[in-house]
Amino acid sequence: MVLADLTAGAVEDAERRALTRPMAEVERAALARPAARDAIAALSPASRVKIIAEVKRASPSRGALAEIPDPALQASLYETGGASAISVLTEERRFGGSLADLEAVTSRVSLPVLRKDFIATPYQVLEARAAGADLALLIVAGLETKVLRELHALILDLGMTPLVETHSAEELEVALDLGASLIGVNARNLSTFELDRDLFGRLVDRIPAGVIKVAESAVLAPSDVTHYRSAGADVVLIGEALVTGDPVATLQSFLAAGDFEGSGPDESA
Ligand SMILES: O=C(O)c1ccccc1NCC(=O)[C@H](O)[C@H](O)COP(=O)(O)O
Repeated sequence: MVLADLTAGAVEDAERRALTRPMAEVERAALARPAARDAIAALSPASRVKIIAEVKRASPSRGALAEIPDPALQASLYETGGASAISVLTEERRFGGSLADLEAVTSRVSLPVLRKDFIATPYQVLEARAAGADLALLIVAGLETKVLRELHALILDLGMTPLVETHSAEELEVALDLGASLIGVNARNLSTFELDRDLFGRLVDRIPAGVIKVAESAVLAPSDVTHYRSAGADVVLIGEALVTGDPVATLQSFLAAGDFEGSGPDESA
């Protein structure tokens, strides 16, 4: 299974890093950081759609996407274009990312920054905070519930925000049981890589008011943002389209596409 392989590789890489940078040292660095930026405030439902813009060099499904020699510059262009948060893919083997990318981005932008990786250990969470991340991704499909709970609690203890990613009604139940405040529905099947832009719309009614709803993946055109926003997305997470096109112009066109009459949060929900 692709997700299991990606997670095993990410954990192995973290274990290698831990040989030269032990857990206690990373924890000290994490605790010495200034407080995390408030991602819930930045992403809370508003009269316009919000975008998490991703720094993504490559992916298992699409291969090489963009070189991105200066990830901090890419992120600052996202900030200029109107993004509400930045996602940095730090997985090394298939996405070509790194913790150095994350650190470069967090020190350049003032927006909340997500560590997007296959996080399965406390060490990886501490690394994220030590690099200045404000959010960390937890993928329900990749984690046993006990581990998910522990990591979710640790992320909150560190003052960060967990983005809990789901792909089905069952996974959504797990995320809601955790008390997650920020829940993503990823259109990309992580085993087959098939994209299902309607998955978000089929699941969204199960997410209660008060939880921020994030539609992840498969936005290639402004109409895809309109589609997610019409279905009830508060936030859309976008990678490929932003790294392969002009980041500022693309973001602006996507934000405009999500800004239509009646697109605001449903007060009756
Ligand atoms: O992007 C992939 O191929 C992929 C494969 C396996 C696990 C995760 C993968 N991507 C991570 C993401 O969730 C996306 O980078 C993110 O949602 C943005 O998607 P997109 O806008 O479609 O690039």
